Amino acid sequence: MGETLNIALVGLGTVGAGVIRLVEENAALIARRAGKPIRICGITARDRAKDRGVDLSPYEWVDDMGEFATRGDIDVVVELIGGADGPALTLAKECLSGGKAFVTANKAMVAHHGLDLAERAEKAGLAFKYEAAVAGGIPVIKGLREGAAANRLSRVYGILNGTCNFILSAMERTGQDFAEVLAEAQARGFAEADPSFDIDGVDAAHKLSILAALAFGTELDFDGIERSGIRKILSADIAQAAALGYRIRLIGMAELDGHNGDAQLFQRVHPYLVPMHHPLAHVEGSTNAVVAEGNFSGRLLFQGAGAGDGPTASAVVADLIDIARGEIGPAFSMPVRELDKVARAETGHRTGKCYLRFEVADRPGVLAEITAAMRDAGVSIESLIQKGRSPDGSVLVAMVTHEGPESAVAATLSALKGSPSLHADPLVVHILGD
Ligand SMILES: NC(=O)C1=CN([C@@H]2O[C@H](COP(=O)(O)OP(=O)(O)OC[C@H]3O[C@@H](n4cnc5c(N)ncnc54)[C@H](O)[C@@H]3O)[C@@H](O)[C@H]2O)C=CC1
Ligand SMILES: N[C@@H](CC=O)C(=O)O
Ligand code: NA
Repeated sequence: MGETLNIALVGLGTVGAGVIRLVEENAALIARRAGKPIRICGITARDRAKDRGVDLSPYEWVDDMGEFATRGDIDVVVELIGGADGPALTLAKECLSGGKAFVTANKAMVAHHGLDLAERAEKAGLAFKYEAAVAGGIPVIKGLREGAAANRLSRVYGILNGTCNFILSAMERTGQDFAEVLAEAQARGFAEADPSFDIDGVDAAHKLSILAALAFGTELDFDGIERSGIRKILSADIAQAAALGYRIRLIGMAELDGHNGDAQLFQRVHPYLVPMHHPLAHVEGSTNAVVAEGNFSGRLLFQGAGAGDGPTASAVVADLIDIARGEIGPAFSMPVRELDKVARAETGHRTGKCYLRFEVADRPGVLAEITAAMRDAGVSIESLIQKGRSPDGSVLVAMVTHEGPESAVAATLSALKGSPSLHADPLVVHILGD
């Protein structure tokens, strides 16, 4: 590495254009903090002619991104195209074998191939960094890998998807259903290229798998995540939750139960009812927040902008500054060979409170049928609201259960399955404990 940190930018969309603006606008400050200027030596994207609101004329355009992996004048390749596999992964592998440090915002790729890429980087003595991949501008990767490194962390959870949080907050404010507010989230540049990744909880699951690996020193296990998104949440659920003292948020939750040989990893991305007194209930719009519980640090809360050009660019350039300073470090909390491989927790043994919502026929005896199924399974009701209708005119019955085994709620639902009184599958939303 010479007098400047020479970078190549691959992908010039929301984040790529943000990185160019940031590197240009804060050039002097970055050079002082990094110990050398950051110089953009090459750029590429799909469409050269597209207007991105930034002047690309000072930068050399190449048509073949693979060229950056071998060019002698490049120190770091920054990948901002996305996608777990395909060109992003090919580029990452080529760069790490071609002697280039690699920076990415691509959580899908890190969740699926992060260990392989980290191992390649370790063998080559190169940096592989991905601060922008989780919770955008919030320095949570650094916070867990470095700031909380001395702790045994037992739980990490939070609001990890800006698009869903934006949608849920807008539904809360306006009473609109989710499809109506999705377009606005897309227009603001938060949503993934395929927005079902956001809405169905896939993006949050990518991020959760990365956080869990960092927090617990375990191997990534994306496939072990129990996942559901926000498609089934009606604005009536949000209103009923509010009447019961809660807000609905899409939460990624990971816990490591037990230690050493018998440890089990629990990972879930679901909508949760969050009690109003909990800080996550007040996280609005595209803001993200991550809570980590350490045995010496206590509860840590990281909060800030989780998506968008400026915040995400801020995280990308922070990684570049680290590299300019010579910080290579392991990509996870320790070298890949040291990470624990742990069993998946069996969710049947978990306990908690939950919100249940049924769309039912408007006729006598329906409520009795539901409560009888709950009684038989041993689920007891803390509160119940029968108010509001679904878009097709069914009556909505919502209830909050007392603390109890999740398996009892599952037994209730299977007893009711196929009942002609129910017009749709019931909605189950877990309630976030303290
Ligand atoms: N937009 C956001 O708020 C955040 C995005 N990210 C991640 O950052 C990455 C980029 O996201 P955005 O900038 O939002 O995407 P975008 O869709 O706005 O931009 C993608 C860019 O990559 C280029 N590209 C795609 N495929 C290509 C290919 N095969 N060859 C050459 N260029 C190609 C496109 O031309 C475009 O310039 C993704 O991995 C995304 O998940 C991470 C955090 C926040
Ligand atoms: N689509 C993502 C972008 C940032 O990671 C989100 O909405 O959070
Ligand atoms: Na981050």
